[in-house]
Amino acid sequence: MPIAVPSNGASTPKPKILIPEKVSLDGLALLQASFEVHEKKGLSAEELKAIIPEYEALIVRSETKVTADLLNAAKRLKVVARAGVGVDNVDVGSATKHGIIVVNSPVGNINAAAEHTIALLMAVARNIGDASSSIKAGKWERSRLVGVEAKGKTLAIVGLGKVGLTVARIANGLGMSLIAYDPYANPSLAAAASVTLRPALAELLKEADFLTLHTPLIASTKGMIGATELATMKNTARILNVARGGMIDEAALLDALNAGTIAGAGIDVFTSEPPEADSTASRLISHPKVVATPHLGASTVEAQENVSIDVCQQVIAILSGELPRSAVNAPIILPEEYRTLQPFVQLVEKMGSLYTQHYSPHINPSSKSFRTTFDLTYEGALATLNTTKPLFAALVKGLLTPITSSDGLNINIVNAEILAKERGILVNENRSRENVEDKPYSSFVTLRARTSRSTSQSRTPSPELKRTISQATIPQDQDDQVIQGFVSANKPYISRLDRFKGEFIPSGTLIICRNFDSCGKIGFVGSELGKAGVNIKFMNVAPLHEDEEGKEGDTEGNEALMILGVDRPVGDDVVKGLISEQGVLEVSVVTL
Ligand SMILES: NC(=O)C1=CN([C@@H]2O[C@H](COP(=O)(O)OP(=O)(O)OC[C@H]3O[C@@H](n4cnc5c(N)ncnc54)[C@H](O)[C@@H]3O)[C@@H](O)[C@H]2O)C=CC1
Ligand SMILES: O=C(O)C(=O)COP(=O)(O)O
Repeated sequence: MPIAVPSNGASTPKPKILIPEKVSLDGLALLQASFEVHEKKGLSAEELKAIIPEYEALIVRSETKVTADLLNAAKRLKVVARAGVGVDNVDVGSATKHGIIVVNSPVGNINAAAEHTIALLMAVARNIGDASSSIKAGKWERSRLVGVEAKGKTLAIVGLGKVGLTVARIANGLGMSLIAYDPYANPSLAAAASVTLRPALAELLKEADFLTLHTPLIASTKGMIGATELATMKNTARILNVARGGMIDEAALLDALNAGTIAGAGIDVFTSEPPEADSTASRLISHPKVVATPHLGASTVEAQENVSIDVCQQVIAILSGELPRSAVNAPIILPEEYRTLQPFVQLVEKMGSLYTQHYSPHINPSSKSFRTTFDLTYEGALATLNTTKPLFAALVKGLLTPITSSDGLNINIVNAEILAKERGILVNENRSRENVEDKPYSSFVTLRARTSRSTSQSRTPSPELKRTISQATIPQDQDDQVIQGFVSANKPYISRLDRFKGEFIPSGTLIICRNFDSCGKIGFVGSELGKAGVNIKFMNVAPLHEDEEGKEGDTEGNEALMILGVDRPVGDDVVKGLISEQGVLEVSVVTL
């Protein structure tokens, strides 16, 4: 849910942002006005863990390991921003569970990575590394350092995404013949870049004069080029890796280079960075047939400017309660749609909270004794939006917040689905474009809870929910509870609560009384509250919905709800005093 940036009054501390790596000042300058920005390089994992509880945002590149352990220690963190593409150094699953948004900069350094790949291709083809060391050592070795041309050679690309396609376009200009393996590639983009797709990696490897890797480091790409794969390649083939170290088996590549079954390699990334002395990676780096760079793919002035501005803008958006444009673990929502959804997010959260507080102790949304299915129906203009995920998240937040300790869960669109699943909360979202013509507002939301007992044992009220006191019995199997609401002038209204219709603003402390719709009830409740020193700010009477009037069982005639907004929390003794022979049947106190 939105995160408010505290107003910058003298006494309100600015939210803190931690930057433990070198990130371009172009973006950081945008943060200075509203946030406290701490650049702290060279922190150990322990030092980082010790200070992370203070921070609301963490901006990293590839060096900082954002582990589950670090995220568990973070108390206020709302966003981890990766100033670059790869998020393999961030435990995204753990961030998601904590409701922490992970963002990256998916395009800012693409060109830099592609150009670096081409630089390594040329350097490997023309022995630039070896030749440079040789001449600096005072040698003049023209015949030993004869290279090969790129023109006419086959460049085999694994991973035809943003970097892969950019490499293809540049290599096309060099006169190379292009093939690629990527099971998820867009065939028309491939064709437009003159790339022929191969259905299997094995086929691609056999044909490659140059092999270049451009996939993310994920389970299916880890170790994808090992001894078996290298053995199928031409002796004259050269390998480039500007993606991630773990994708090539470094020991197998070193063996192949030593055996002369692979002609050379250009490597920017390593399994462990920086590589340890005397490791396989360090032997690869010093190999004469290898041109190596220290993870420089994204290290251009232009790329660093781009990614820094990109992620800093997203951090500002998130800490200001808006959605980022490149969230790795949250849905992308168009700004226009987000603006439309905002007041309904508030409404649906209130509906969820009202549900949990008003119907407890009968029903706890995450109770094991009852199985409750929530139908959330959007009517009218809301039904036409592409995504309603913020509304789903708002419902889960509303349902769970009243029964969760305040320092407990940070519930938002990032983790709402996981939390709902963990707690067995089932929500069906429905869209209906019907029935709005006869209603005064363009969008309505209806929450219908269908509860059935999942065990025969009767349930004791959950201790967190004992604020509701009632003469009523636990609802019978299959009873439905209905809460309906709408938004007017950006304010949420509840327009129906179960069998009763009546408009009230779900805000502050509300006393909801169910009583027989007969004379004297208002006076009785008013005088009881007066005796207790409770001031009534507003009062609404919600009669029975027309479908319900005069139903069987209403022995004293119809019932009504009385909703009173009061100026202070109301004790159980006052509530008990209201339930009486005077015809007040049930009372609940909710804080919204
Ligand atoms: N060395 C450096 O400084 C830099 C490295 N990178 C790395 O480059 C890599 C690619 O980046 P982008 O092109 O932006 O990503 P992308 O997401 O646009 O493209 C990745 C492509 O890999 C494909 N792919 C996924 N699994 C595959 C598999 N098992 N086999 C074949 N293809 C597979 C996907 O379908 C996708 O088309 C990332 O690992 C990123 O971290 C990016 C920028 C700078
Ligand atoms: O963007 C990427 O994926 C990169 O690998 C760039 O890493 P860096 O930000 O230079 O540490």
